Amino acid sequence: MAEYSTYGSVAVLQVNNPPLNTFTRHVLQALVSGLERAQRDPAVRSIVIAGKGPTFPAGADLEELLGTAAAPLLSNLRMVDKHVDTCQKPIVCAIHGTALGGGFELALASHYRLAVPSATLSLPEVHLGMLPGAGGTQRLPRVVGVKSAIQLITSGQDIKAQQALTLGLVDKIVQGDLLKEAVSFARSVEGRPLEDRRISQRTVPDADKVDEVVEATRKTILRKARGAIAPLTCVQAIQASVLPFAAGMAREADLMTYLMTSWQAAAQQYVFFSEREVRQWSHPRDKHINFRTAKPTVIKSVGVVGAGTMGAGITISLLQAGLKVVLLEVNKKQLDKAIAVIQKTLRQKSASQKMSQLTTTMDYSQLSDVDMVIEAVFENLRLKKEVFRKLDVITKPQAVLASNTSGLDIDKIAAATKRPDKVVGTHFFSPANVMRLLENIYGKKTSAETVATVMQLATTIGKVGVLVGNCAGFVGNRMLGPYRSEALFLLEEGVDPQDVDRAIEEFGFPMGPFRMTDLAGNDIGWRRRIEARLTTEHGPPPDTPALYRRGDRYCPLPDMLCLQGRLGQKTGAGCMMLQEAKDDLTENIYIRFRTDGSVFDLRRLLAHTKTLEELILDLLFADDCALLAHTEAALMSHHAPSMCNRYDPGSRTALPDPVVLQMIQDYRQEHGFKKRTISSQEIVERCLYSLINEGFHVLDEGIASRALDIDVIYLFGYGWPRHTGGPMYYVERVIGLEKLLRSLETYSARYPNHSHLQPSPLLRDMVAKGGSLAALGTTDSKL
Ligand SMILES: CCCCCCC[C@H](O)CC(=O)SCCNC(=O)CCNC(=O)[C@H](O)C(C)(C)COP(=O)([O-])OP(=O)([O-])OC[C@H]1O[C@@H](n2cnc3c(N)ncnc32)[C@H](O)[C@@H]1OP(=O)([O-])[O-]
Repeated sequence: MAEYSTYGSVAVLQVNNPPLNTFTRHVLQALVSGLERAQRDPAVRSIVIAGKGPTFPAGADLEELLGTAAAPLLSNLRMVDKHVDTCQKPIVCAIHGTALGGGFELALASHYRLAVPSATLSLPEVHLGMLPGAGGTQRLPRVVGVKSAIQLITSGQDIKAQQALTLGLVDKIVQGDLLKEAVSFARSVEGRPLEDRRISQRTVPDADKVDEVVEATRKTILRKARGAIAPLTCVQAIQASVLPFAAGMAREADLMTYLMTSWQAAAQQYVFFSEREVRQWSHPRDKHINFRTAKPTVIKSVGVVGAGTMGAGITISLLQAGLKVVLLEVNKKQLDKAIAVIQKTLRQKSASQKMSQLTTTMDYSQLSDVDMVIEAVFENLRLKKEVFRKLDVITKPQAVLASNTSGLDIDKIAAATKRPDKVVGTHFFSPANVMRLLENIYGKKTSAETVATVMQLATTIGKVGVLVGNCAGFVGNRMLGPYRSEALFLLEEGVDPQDVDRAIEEFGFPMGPFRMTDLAGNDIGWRRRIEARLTTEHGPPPDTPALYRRGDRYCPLPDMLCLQGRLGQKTGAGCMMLQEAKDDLTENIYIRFRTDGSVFDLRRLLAHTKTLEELILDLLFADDCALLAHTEAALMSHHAPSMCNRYDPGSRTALPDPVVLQMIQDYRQEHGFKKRTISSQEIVERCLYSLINEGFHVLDEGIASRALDIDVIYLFGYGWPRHTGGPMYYVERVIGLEKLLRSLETYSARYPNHSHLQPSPLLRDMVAKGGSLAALGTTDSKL
């Protein structure tokens, strides 16, 4: 647990609790015993604390901290802290790997800190809804000042060894053998006075400015926290660091107790474990096929078909993970742009050597030898089937063929091949090299081995892979459908787009539904609706009632926006208007290519491009192109679509556009909707409860096997606020299933033709029988 040895006058305590050397109560007890022994032994004049194996302690053991062993764990943690801080012999911490949370706090309580260059330190408790409660909020500001401490603790960010040295958090970077160096360092400081080495005895360098600093950062923290209580509570604790140390520690303990007993901490800890638990997948339809029984194929090389935004992002992810990639694109210009983007991104990440792993081609035969192909062409079933037909002929028979689709039928794509068992969906989220979620979709014939292969791929490339079944929109986009519909119905009844967005953003989402579609592109959903024959490129299908499709209520407002060319941020036109937007920006959008300075009118370009989607993707992707407002635009105003939201080039700040508000008002009048005042609570409930209700359908149909799979999809792919634990956790633990059912009953009685408000049979059943979502399909849950 903590191995004791001596090297002459130096006692070495090595924490040995593999794999992360986390602090359990027994480890801490062993540390206390070791420290007492070293203090008692007159031959020992200094002490080194280190981690055995791959890392310095990564903090308190969460299973103990969050379980029944919390009290003895905390009491032992305090005992270690006291022993270290008051020890009359110098204590040197030798840091390698990751010194996190309580591990880093132990190091801060010690007198000296040495680290290897690759070491990382951090106080990540805020991500678990807690604060660094073993003196972290009191000692860190005494070294780096209140301002930096607020930044480091409220972000929980990693501090690399070199940065730690600059900040004064470590005393020396050790290049050679850490333990050997630490022993000789300890020997060199024996007998020196320790008072100025005790961080607890120092004063905070910017103590006189604490209120000023807190005031200045509060607004930013509030904005970033989006309803999470931990960041602001961390600030309160840091504020107390200007008090005498004992008083500050007492304040830290009180605030830690407050956080630890909050529902948000429980939610964030659930997220931590769920992120890891999704790796322990099992097939929703056959539990015998799971992460233990199914063996993945080894993937060393991947072909990516399509070098648009998604294809380039996927390629970057694969290269960063050290895989060989063959990127295929039939359009030379597009391919060149992709190469430039990939090069630039990898260079920014100082990973230019990874470019040598990339082959680019316009020739399908180059894919003959890859282990797997990820197709990332336009979201068009016909096109995807054509690509798969080709891939089936060209690639080796054992190669896995994956489609990056956001909702098309995997079985139909698989049917275009003679190897449906090797066909699977891999739904990446944009930007694919940044977003952590990978929604993996199995088809009727996808083999266990293929499923295991894409789940393994997710881990290899640092994504959170979630296995789901095949249905329109899969899990994420399918659940988003009712949410968007309800947001639109709210517009009909009287709220404006910005009211809906504000209510959802106050709940904790980074973006409300309208700003989100503006960002993603209003035309994406429009194309999908056209393909599903819910609308056409010219307006509603003939002989169709304006507000109904196939018996369901339908709001045509987004189609109307698209018909008027209001496609979202990428065209500078969306659902809200920018503060900085000049009047003439409303008229036209111009594109200037940085390479030769040539300027094009976007709408003229559109006229010469096969599809709008192609052009948009092309432009979005273009490294050498900038959208800009042009005063001459006014000259061509007769071409210009009026915009729903307007976005200044380079800015994302949106303001309501009077043109759109007028359009909505006219629409209400035309269809006899009476405007009424709608509360934020109703907005949030109707949008989110309809989304969650769809989640129950998804579980009922076996599209997702566990509620936590849905939560992880929403947390990592859709910006669901982390401190609420995800949609299914939130509704079960915070709202209550019964309350959800009653609310849905009320709303569905009021809106009988909004089918997504009809409570799902599974929800009814669970409320009737007192069932629990956590128990559904979950066998290994740690919570
Ligand atoms: C008055 C009150 C006073 C309170 C005092 C509080 C003191 C202190 O401030 C509290 C803390 O230290 S809070 C703690 C602060 N520390 C943190 O928050 C550290 C959180 N951990 C991490 O950031 C990452 O896990 C690492 C970077 C450590 C490793 O990353 P990686 O190499 O990619 O590996 P991986 O896949 O991530 O994990 C592998 C396995 O380890 C498991 N596990 C992990 N940490 C655990 C823990 N602490 N414990 C137990 N288990 C932990 C993880 O679940 C997984 O299990 P599975 O069964 O295999 O699925």
